[in-house]
Amino acid sequence: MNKEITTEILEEWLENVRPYAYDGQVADYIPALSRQNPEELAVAIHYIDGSSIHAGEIEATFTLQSITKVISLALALMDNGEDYVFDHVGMEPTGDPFHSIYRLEQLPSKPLNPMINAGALSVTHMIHGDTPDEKVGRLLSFVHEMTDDHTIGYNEEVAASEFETAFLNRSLLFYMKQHQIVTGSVEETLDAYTKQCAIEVNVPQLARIGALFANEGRDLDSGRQIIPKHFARICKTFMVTCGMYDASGSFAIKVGMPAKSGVSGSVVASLNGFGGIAVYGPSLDEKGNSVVGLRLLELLSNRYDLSIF
Ligand SMILES: NC(=O)CC[C@H](N)C(=O)O
Repeated sequence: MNKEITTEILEEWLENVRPYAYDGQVADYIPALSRQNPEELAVAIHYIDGSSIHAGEIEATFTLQSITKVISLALALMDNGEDYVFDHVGMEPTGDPFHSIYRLEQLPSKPLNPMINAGALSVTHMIHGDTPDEKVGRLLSFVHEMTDDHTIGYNEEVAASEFETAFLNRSLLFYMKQHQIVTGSVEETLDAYTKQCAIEVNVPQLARIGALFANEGRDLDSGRQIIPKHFARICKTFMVTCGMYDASGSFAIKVGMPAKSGVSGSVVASLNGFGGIAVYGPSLDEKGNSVVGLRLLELLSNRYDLSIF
């Protein structure tokens, strides 16, 4: 395990990448996200031995957005098993933007992977629970187990703001309903999905989630298997192939870490034998990834030889 990285180094590097925050823009297609402060930056590393370091505005909370796609996939796999899940959602990267509807029209009409919105919506639909709130409650309990922190909830304002404006995600759901990939109420699945995306954390909590995946699904303190090893591996593989949307290829070359980003400007990376790294910087590039997050992970990867490849 590479533990040469110190708090001082993280602080210094955060200052070095800070100017890049002005190269991007905060997401505004979800109205509540447009109020995020692009100057808020934070980074945390949680090692698999349980120790952690961090720098920046670590108290700042943000919604996980697409990062929850990895968490909901793990729970859907545990609820339904691998065969059922992959009967409904594929395993291939798309190279398209995360909200694209284009590939759904091509046969087979199931979403290509669980990291694009269509796939993630179908995964949320698969999570056991009779009502949206039951599904979200189960997801939150799962996050509580992963972080050993029962205070984590979802941001109601962000969830409502997305629910009111999620016309494209509604279209994806209606299309999938036509093809029996999802059944039942589109509004209820969208309700669960938008609340899931609005789960709110800070970087130390997110880094711990990354570390749990890096620890092959085992709790960092007790060693208890929270996610079966095989399912944790499936999630990390999707992080490599599709975790950074249609920038996953260049990210693999430049950074080389299994990672997942969200439009709130958060990124989590998960490195076997090392731990989890979480970065928050809400200013996004044109693909929807945190500009500062990418820069910082690239610096860390190059300096400390962290690429898995
Ligand atoms: N890329 C993302 O983080 C997208 C998540 C967001 N809730 C959406 O569905 O549009």
